[in-house]
Amino acid sequence: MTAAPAPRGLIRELTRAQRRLLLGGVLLGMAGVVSTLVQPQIVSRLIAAAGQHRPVAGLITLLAVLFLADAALSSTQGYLIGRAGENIVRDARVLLAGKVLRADLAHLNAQRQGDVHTRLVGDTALMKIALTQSLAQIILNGLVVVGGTLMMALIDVWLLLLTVGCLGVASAASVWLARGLRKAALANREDTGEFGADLQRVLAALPTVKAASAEGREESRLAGLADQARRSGNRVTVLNALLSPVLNVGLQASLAAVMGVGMARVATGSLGVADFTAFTMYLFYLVSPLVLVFISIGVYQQGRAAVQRVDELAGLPQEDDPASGEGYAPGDRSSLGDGSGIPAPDGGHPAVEFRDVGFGYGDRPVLEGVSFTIPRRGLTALVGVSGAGKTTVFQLIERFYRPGHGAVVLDGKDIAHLSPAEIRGRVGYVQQDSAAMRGTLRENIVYAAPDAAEADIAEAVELAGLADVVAALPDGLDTRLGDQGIGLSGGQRQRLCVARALLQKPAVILLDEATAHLDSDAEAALRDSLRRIARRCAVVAIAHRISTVVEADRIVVLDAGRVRAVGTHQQLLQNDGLYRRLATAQFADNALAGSAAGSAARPAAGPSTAPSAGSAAGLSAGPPAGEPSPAPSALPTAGAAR
Ligand SMILES: Nc1ncnc2c1ncn2[C@@H]1O[C@H](COP(=O)(O)OP(=O)(O)OP(=O)(O)O)[C@@H](O)[C@H]1O
Repeated sequence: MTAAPAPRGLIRELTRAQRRLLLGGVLLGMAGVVSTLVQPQIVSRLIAAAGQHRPVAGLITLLAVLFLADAALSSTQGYLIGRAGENIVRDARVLLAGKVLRADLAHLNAQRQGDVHTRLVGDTALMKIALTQSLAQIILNGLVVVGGTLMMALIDVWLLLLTVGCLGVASAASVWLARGLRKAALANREDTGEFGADLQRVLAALPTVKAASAEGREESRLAGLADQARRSGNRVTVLNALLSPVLNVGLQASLAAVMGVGMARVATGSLGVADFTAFTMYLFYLVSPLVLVFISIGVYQQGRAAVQRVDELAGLPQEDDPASGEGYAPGDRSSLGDGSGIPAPDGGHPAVEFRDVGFGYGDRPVLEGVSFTIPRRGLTALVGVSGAGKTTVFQLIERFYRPGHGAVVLDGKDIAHLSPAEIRGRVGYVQQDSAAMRGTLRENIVYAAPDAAEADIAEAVELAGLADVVAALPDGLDTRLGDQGIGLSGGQRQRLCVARALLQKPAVILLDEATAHLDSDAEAALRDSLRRIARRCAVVAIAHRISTVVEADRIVVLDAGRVRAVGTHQQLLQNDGLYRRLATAQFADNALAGSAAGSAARPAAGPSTAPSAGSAAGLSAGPPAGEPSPAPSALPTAGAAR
């Protein structure tokens, strides 16, 4: 992941929010530690009292109370720490989801979606274990170890030195293993992310995979990645499996040494039986906490690998929100209803203006010196060969990306100084791939205007030519759609997206090949609607259908990232060779489509299927495809058109 590092305080911030639960848990745990450490002392006194025939009932009761207190403290502490852990995961997921949703697209697009998913879901869960359970185990069991060692030092320093000597070597080996474990765990998290990313890629393109009979190839590829994750997982398992036995060997060696030396000293009388019993009890009490400390260090190291990945995701650069105060006043929006909400009458600022815009994805230039204007009303068509930069122009208007130089101006305001919400509130965008989501039709339509009135929804549905589709569905607008709008045809999905954009009542509507999947009748109906809408706001359409382009009030011809010409259909037919070629090729396509439709016994295409008589005449009268462009001086230039 190439994201900038997260603010270092992220993890501290997440844990600080849970400080009460964490502190409560640790304090209860510490009380439990005290109760554990006192027990051998009570046992030692019990042995001494029994040896001297003194009453022992009080000591036995105290011991029983301590055992019970120990259990109660330990479970309450576990509950508090566990709750803090769940809260941390929730906070981390909410924070990361927000960061991903507001991420700068240029940076987010560089990430693999599946890996982002793994970080958000899997790594946050692992992070919880590191930040709460294992950290608490390390602290509390560490306290038992430290406290127990002190008590042992008070009983017999020489026996303690013997114990520490045996354990020292094992502890050093365990620390070394724990370090290796962290590296292995990080590699395993990355490999798991890789697998998730690839799985997501395949699932998103499953129909393509099936159509290409590529299931076997994809399965092998996924198996390779799963295998890679298994190998790094195995390294984690090996290191984990070594951690406890290494320590156990040290513990067993120290127990044997303490038993041997201690018993010999008891025999010579230099160590009392009660002290020896207490020392041995402490040593037994230390076994489990010491092992747990090292296991928790191992788990913590694995969790730190997840924390690192969460941290990186949190560092994803965000879309900046200049909040410069140059924004629009609330309610300063156009209205589809009666047009009264449109900010200024014709003759004010253009709806959109590109001023000498240059842009590239990474180092690759895509647009250069692009200047044109889009009036506040009317239909503007953006045409050009595939890859000319048409969609990029739309994405710059939405400020999904920022221009390298020049300015994109929306209603007289440079969008560099507007917030994303201000820009996108005024611009409705129907994407090329007609994004619909799981949910009902209604939820999809009101997505950008959740408070829309029923009458407005009905109007948008009608204008988008979706009314017949909705009427034919048994549940109407409440019909449920699957992922990516499964349940609707491509054309119906496109109309749904148009309805969604219309309902937003934008000042500018961007349609990226919004009629590509529509049949002739549906396209004619939508063009009719667009004509009506274009009387009230700016409609900008990237269109490959000549019928849409012919009707445009003005056409901007893009060629290899530059504005080549601006004009009406007739002007461009006469003056621009590229446009003429595009129009002629399109006319030929339409003729082919028309004959195919005819042979399929469909009703004859209405007036909307073919260009108007005048246009057709204009097109057919044009020179053949491939003719060189006329001299640029003959064209109304982009600048002149402004
Ligand atoms: N996210 C991206 N990252 C890198 N390059 C991109 C990206 N999007 C588009 N491009 C490149 O930018 C150029 C312009 O793409 P764009 O989608 O704007 O063209 P277009 O005119 O809309 O094409 P089409 O008519 O085929 O949709 C293309 O060469 C494309 O490969």
